[in-house]
Amino acid sequence: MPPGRPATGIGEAGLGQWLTVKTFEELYAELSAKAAAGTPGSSTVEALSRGVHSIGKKVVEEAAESWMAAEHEGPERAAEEISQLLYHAQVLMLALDLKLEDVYRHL
Ligand SMILES: N=c1c2ncn([C@@H]3O[C@H](COP(=O)(O)OP(=O)(O)OP(=O)(O)O)[C@@H](O)[C@H]3O)c2ncn1[C@@H]1O[C@H](COP(=O)(O)O)[C@@H](O)[C@H]1O
Repeated sequence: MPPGRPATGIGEAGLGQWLTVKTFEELYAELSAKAAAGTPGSSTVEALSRGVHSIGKKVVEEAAESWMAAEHEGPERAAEEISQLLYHAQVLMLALDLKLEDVYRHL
């Protein structure tokens, strides 16, 4: 078995293999580091350079795609779209210099 934690949730059995999963906090740490370093080739760095308006449009787009997938394409496709929604939400947070705690305290 390869290293890493086993995946959980939808589709795991169908994949027939172990996957490494990334938590929300781990993704935020990765994106923060790339944003701070201006890592070349990073889609996050590129998205940040386009600004809040552009990032906001991606959030809305992925929210709509999540909704459509949930209604018409099933849970696995919805999970994919929701993961993109979470990613773009984190990019928006970075654009505003919001930390995880700034959001969590409203939950
Ligand atoms: N999870 C994501 C992620 N989700 C979406 N995206 C970006 O968002 C784009 C998808 O938007 P598009 O509209 O082009 O995609 P789409 O054609 O609408 O796809 P669908 O929504 O229709 O499925 C991708 O090309 C990526 O640039 C992501 N980019 C990065 N990540 C994560 O962020 C980490 C850092 O990424 P980099 O900054 O690129 O190194 C990666 O390790 C990943 O874990």
